[in-house]
Amino acid sequence: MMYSPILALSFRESMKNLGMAMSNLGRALADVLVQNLGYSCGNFPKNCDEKTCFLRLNRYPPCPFSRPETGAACGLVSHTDSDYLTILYQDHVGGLQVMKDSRWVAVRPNRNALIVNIGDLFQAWSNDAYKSVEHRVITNAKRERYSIAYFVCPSYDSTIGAYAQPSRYRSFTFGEYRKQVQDDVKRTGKKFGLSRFQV
Ligand SMILES: O=C(O)CCC(=O)C(=O)O
Ligand SMILES: [Fe+2]
Repeated sequence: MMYSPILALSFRESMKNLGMAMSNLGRALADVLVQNLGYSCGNFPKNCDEKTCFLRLNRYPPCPFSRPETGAACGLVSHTDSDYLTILYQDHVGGLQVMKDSRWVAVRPNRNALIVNIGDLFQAWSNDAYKSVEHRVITNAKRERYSIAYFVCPSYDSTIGAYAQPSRYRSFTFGEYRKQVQDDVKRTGKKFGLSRFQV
């Protein structure tokens, strides 16, 4: 496709608006989840804003070797998100699966719905009251797939403490967490996530 400055400008504007809408939604959802634990909204960590949260646009090309029954081939391997919350939009193709009761369950595509996943930081903050969901994406044999994910994250120097004591996790910064995850993946090919920070 030829580069068009007009298109690029409207894309930038759309992404900016989407980011802002997602940011407001993320805050509202976090408030509901915090209140559900019997706490007032002000208790949710503050350092999450438009400078620290981000959008990711995912494209999954078709893969003729795709076998959803067996989990082959993964467009995105099984993982949990290293954030507080993820707000996700998937297109009509499908392929997102979440782990429920030790089984992979397909998330039916719905163009009018957003999917909200708890991430590792909310699990730590809530002392395991909320669980970070394991998920993966299976590619489609014939069709390409798109998704948009908005990650609610704090700044790297933010301390992730539990809302109530005693905490099941030692206190750590988001930067420390990211680094540990990256080091583990580089060394072993696996993410150990919160298990590294359990007390
Ligand atoms: O593409 C999807 O549906 C999921 C994306 C995802 O899990 C991620 O970007 O972390
Ligand atoms: Fe994810």
